[in-house]
Amino acid sequence: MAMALRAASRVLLRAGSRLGRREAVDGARRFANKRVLVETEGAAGATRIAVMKFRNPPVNSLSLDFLTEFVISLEKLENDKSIRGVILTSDSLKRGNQTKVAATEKTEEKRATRDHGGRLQERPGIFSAGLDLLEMYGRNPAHYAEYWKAVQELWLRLYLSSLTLMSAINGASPAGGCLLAITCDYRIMADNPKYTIGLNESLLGIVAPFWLKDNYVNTIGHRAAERALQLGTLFPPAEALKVGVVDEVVPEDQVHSKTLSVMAKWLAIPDHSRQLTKTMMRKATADNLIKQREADIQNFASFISRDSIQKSLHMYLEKLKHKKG
Ligand SMILES: CC/C=C\C/C=C\CCC/C=C/CC(=O)SCCNC(=O)CCNC(=O)[C@H](O)C(C)(C)COP(=O)(O)OP(=O)(O)OC[C@H]1O[C@@H](n2cnc3c(N)ncnc32)[C@H](O)[C@@H]1OP(=O)(O)O
Repeated sequence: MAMALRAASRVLLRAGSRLGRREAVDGARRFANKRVLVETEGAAGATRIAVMKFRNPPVNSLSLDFLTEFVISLEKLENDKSIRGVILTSDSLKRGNQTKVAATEKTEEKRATRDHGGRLQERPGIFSAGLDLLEMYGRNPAHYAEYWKAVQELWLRLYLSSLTLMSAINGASPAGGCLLAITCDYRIMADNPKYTIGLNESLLGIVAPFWLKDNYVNTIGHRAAERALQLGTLFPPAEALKVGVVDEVVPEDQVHSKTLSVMAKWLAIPDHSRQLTKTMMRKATADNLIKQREADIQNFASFISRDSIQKSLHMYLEKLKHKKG
């Protein structure tokens, strides 16, 4: 009987919610949009933690669709009173039997790495490749404005989230990938020298927006941010720890367990005092964008539409396409 009830409840849950699939798996719960998988841990009625896993192949770039799904998922978690902590991480795993399809093939599907069954795969070892360059290249100003609004929205939601946010950085984390991480309250990075993190916009011939710069300054201090932003420094884990972009570096196979144990310590603090403190520390930075959001959108749309900027992006995309290894 109990088995039948459990089976029936699985069927009902799998029937789907308005926003995406929802499943019950061994006491844990999960819901998924196409590009973000959310798994919650902890017993019903008790404090629970959610793990948001990015799965936007091939490199978890922040496309408009991904940003939209991310915000929807985060909002759902904010509205769930049993959830107090959220871990951001990549679903990208080392998988065998992958074939990278020809670089000359242009569509999103074709750009992705696929397994031998033709299914899309994440490239391994990538937390997020940052903003989707194809959303900022060769489009029209209205698209740039829509895209930038979505980027701002995600940053504001994360930066001001009342939840305890942690990032478990299990791969490369350039630019917008670093943005996701530095909005969090705590960052733990895998100790793999192939993974780097930082704001490398200047290398692409573009400029980080003032609010991202402010977030960086608040994280690593003015002088370090000034230097790292101009040079577009991507820090390997040991250096990222030294400069303060991340709070801890641990062996790759311990990133998840370590993040869970740090989360437990943070959740021992009363929510109201921690949240008020967080707001006190962050509100002025966020307000600075809120009061000039529209101007920032217009600035972005006109900056990114410039021929010289489009040319820089084109060259960078070509460089990525033709790079070796
Ligand atoms: C006045 C001022 C007003 C406003 C401010 C103005 C402008 C501000 C805009 C500033 C904000 C920018 C923030 C950003 O996030 S910009 C994006 C920066 N990202 C990067 O530089 C990362 C680039 N990618 C990489 O370094 C590597 O791809 C990576 C290390 C992530 C993975 O390497 P790997 O070898 O595993 O894969 P690749 O073969 O390189 O990539 C696979 C395919 O994916 C494509 N790709 C990679 N990154 C992106 C991306 N960010 N967007 C879209 N597509 C991406 C790559 O080209 C490959 O494609 P194919 O060759 O297979 O076609």
